[in-house]
Amino acid sequence: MTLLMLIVLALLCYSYFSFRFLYSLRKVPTAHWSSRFSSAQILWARWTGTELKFLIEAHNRLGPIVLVGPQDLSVSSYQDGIRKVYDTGFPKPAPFYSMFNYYRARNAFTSLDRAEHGIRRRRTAALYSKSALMQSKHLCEVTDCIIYERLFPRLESLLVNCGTGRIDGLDLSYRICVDYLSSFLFGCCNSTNFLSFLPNGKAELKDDPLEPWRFNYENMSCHESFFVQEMPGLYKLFRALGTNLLPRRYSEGTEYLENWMSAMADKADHTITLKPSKGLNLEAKDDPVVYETAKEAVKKDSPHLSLEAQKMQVQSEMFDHICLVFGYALWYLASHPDAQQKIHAELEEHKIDMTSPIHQDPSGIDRSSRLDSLPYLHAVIDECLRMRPTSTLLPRTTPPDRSVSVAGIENIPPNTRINSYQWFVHRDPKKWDNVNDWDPQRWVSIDRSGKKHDREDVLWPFASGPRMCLGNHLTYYFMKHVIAAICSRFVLSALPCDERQCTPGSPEDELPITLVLRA
Ligand code: HEM
Repeated sequence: MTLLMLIVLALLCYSYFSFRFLYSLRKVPTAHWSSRFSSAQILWARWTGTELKFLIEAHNRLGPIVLVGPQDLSVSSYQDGIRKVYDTGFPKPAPFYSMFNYYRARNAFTSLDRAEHGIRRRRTAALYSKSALMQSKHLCEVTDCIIYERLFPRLESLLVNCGTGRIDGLDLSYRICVDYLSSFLFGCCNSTNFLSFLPNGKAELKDDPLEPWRFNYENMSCHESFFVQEMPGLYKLFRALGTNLLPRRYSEGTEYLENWMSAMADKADHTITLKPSKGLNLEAKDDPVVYETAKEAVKKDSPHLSLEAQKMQVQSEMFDHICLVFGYALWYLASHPDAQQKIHAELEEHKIDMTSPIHQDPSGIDRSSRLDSLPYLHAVIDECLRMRPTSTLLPRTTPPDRSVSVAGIENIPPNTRINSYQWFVHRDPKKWDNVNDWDPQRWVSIDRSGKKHDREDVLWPFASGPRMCLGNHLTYYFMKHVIAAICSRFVLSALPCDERQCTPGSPEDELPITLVLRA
């Protein structure tokens, strides 16, 4: 009898709260007729990788906020939607936060609360600030090493050996980005050296160190990670029953990358022991500054963490973001010879020589800040970020302790999931002219005076608020130097390919490019 009463009471409570929920979200149009009662449609779209397409169509039809599941919203307007959700720091759902990060490797369900996240972010945030990057001798030397000791020799050798100078933009992008970022984090002498591998008589394609890295890296973002992110309850249930919905290649990929990071960290530990204070003169490019800073900070504020956990203070997502964006940047430039010519002319006009390393150019002392002030180069990068931002979900939930209003809807209940895509802001024809044309000139001629808080045509590739990308200034620094260097030495041309054959940002895209030496 007591059990029956408890069941009835539970059902009454459930109906009451469900009703309150449905009632407060009743004004939000539904993306699909079933969305008010079931998440089946959106889960199917997420599983099949068609969510972005489905939501673009739903927003076009229904406006800036749509219900995609009983407790799941999508917003597309910037000022009264995205800014409210992201800038004010709505929390991120637990499985999303931890799936691909190395803060706590191997524990997919651990979430960081806001305070803990803040502590971790602050450990290295100062090193990524614009002023720190601009003044960093370490970064300047790393940049020179990557461009002049690895990239240029690779491209020149490709021209000599292969004649045609044919490259895949995405492959080159992986090589540059992973070498560059691992050098920045652990020092050049401890980094990967994917750029220097060239198949020749002795070294065959199968010896290419990038191949196993990419294979394992891509396995980590396998299709089945959907279960951990979207259906954590089901995933846990299957685990309890002895079945892992994640394939073996996921754990193998994770293990591979953890060992890879760990090996670089071990080498960096050794380098730290050789630093000048210990008697050896270390070149700035070899100094594992970021790793050492993170390590010291962890020692101080989390002495309970194992050394292994301390080593995992490096995120992997950044490789994904920057590699894809940079790959497309090369592709867009190759498709627009006029843009390459304008960059070259801008460099010449400002007398910035990018054909040789900084120590060979006495006037190049402040090269980074001079490069940073070039409007057309900046516009090229803005336009690449507008056209090809990442296409990953950026989910948040409304605060657990209060209702909120977003995109004109009042009283959205606590713990409601809300998501947006950069694509909604960057590719909305109501916000931009010729939205699908790659046109850096739009950033040069845009008039942004006095309208900051009304504009919908903003650039939002790095998200915003307390969880905004830490690497945004590094991305500009990196892209400006590498693009300027490539345009001053080579001319790129795009070979025909169906660039939209894959979902946006898919690593399966092939971006074939040829290059010749600039006359
Ligand atoms: C084109 C390049 C990049 C793009 C488009 C990009 C984009 C993003 C986005 C959208 C987020 C927010 C994710 C979310 O809130 O769910 C993020 C977070 C992050 N990014 Fe990037 N990123 C790029 C490059 C980098 C680089 C080069 C680094 C570092 C070396 C980096 C480090 C991070 C970190 C540490 C976070 C997590 C911040 C936090 O949770 O506090 N990113 N990135």
